[in-house]
Amino acid sequence: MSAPRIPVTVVTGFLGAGKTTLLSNLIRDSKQRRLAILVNEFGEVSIDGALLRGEGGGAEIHDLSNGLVAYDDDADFLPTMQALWQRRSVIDHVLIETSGLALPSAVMEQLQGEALAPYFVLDATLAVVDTPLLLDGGFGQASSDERAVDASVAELFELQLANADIVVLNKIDGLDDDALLSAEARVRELAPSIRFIELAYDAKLDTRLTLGLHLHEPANTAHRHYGPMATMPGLAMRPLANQVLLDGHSHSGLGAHSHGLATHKHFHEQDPGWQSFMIRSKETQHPDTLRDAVAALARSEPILRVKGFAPTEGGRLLIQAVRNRVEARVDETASAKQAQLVFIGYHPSRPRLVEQLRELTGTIWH
Ligand SMILES: Nc1nc2c(ncn2[C@@H]2O[C@H](COP(=O)(O)OP(=O)(O)OP(=O)(O)O)[C@@H](O)[C@H]2O)c(=O)[nH]1
Repeated sequence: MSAPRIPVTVVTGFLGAGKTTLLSNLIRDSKQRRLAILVNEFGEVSIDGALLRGEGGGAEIHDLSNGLVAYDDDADFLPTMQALWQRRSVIDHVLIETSGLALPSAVMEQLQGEALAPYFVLDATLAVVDTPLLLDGGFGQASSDERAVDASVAELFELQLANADIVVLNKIDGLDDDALLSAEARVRELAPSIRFIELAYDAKLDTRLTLGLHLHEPANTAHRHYGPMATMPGLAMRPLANQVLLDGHSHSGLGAHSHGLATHKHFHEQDPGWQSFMIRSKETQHPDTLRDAVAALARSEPILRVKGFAPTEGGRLLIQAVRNRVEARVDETASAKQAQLVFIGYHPSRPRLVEQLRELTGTIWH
């Protein structure tokens, strides 16, 4: 008998939605599963890979740079997957984090293609949502103005949701029940065909509702129970109109949709306004000063995401910004040789950012 295929979960979601944070928590919470995680970033340097490696634990992390996982010209994806298959005796589950500017459809299609289908099986595709941003109209609905960036973000967001089996509402700490219900309603409106909505309290996924769902398996696994639905976060709050989608069974064919070539294009290839670059400094940075500088840049420039590290007194400073919400955290157990910040934005000007960083921090950046 041939070896069983390895299940693969694809994790998608817009820039800064919390994909890496959810995966970090998953690594910590599922020690009994041997996980391999492929991280695909838009920029040339993997900040996320470094963060996930910092979790330690049993998971192995593979970086796929340049945000082009699973495209025809991608030299890394197939060999990485083939190498994982060679080591199948030590891997239970593969997770692929796609870049925040990618559509998951290319990876899903490759998994169903000749080279990988005999060895891997798509388990489910998760779309992670920044819930406060969804509720604030940050994805281009009614209250947004007409700027191109809003339209571009809204289009990508909707395409990511349309390809997902499960939508994970993240960053829900601080939201009340009414807000959560509004978010669920908004997601159902945008993506009527999704199967589950999961609430990630404290950026944690319930592994019983996330891994091993078999949503894309063929007919012989037609009727599979995968966990008491009473435990599904969010369900108790509101019975959903179409209970069949949420009754705890997976029915053959439901998820076996094929993903057409039309959905294959990388979003940032269709829309070259999206750019990512790294800005560096050799100087030690003060946490508050750098945090305020990044916040000021996010307000004045078309920047949607900043992440990276900097050397600081007594450790390594981690900077994470999603729009103008900026976090600066010092890790006293780590160090950094130089500051490296990845900026992702819509038609951003690198020279202007470098100049402003110099002014605002009083240090040299290049
Ligand atoms: N308050 C709050 N913040 C969160 C939560 N999850 C993630 N964050 C923060 O959101 C920021 C972005 O999180 P990431 O996990 O790096 O997001 P990502 O989707 O991997 O980002 P990209 O890979 O750049 O697209 C970080 O500052 C996180 O600390 C959450 O549940 N609550």
